[in-house]
Amino acid sequence: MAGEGTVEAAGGPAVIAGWMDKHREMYRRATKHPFVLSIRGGTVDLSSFKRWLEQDYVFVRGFVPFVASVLLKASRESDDETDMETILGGMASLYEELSWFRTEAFKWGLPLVDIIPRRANQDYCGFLRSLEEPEVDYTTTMVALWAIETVYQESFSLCLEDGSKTPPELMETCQRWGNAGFRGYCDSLRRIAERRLEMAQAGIQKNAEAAFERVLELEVSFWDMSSGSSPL
Ligand SMILES: Cc1ncc(CO)c(N)n1
Repeated sequence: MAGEGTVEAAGGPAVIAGWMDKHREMYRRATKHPFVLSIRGGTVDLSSFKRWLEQDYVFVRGFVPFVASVLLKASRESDDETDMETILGGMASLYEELSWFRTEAFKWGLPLVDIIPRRANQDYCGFLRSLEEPEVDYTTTMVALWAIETVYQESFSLCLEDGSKTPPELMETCQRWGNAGFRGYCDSLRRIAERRLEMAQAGIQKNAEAAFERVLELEVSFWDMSSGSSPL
């Protein structure tokens, strides 16, 4: 897996690389969803895109308190004080992201008020809230944070590849998550998650793997909801 940032730990193969292999089918469904491929192919239904934009604004508003909870756990539980800066940098970008959503929605004629979260969005935000509980360990929440960001990074960078036919009016959206800086942020999150997993007990590794799988499922449902292939 050249270029994938795979590292061999002293005690055996890297944990995350092992999961990526084990859950590759689900990972593919989350990162190469038909909705994303329709953006890449230039055939995207714009009403689906607008639905995604509105719903994702609501999601990001729910995501901010989750990231804050990861920051709080980092400050209390991390063995490496630089984790805080990485997470804080992510939070700062989210501040800017919320205003980007409002500007982008305005361009599409969407008011972004009183948006009713659809079922898949409610489920996802509920999962995030469950991870905010103090009993959930830092390592598990870091894995979830890394997975959530990485699915978007991989998905939208596909739409920027050579040969993609992404409509010009969607390029800014794709660049938001597909750019090299965001890729670097995801790589940093992966390094933190991997470091924590390698020092974690088996029980924590199990919980973290379950969180990884759950994120992939929720991402697939979120894309399904956006493309209109799921009820409400
Ligand atoms: C559903 C979803 N997953 C991940 C991200 C990345 O921040 C997002 N904005 N929305």
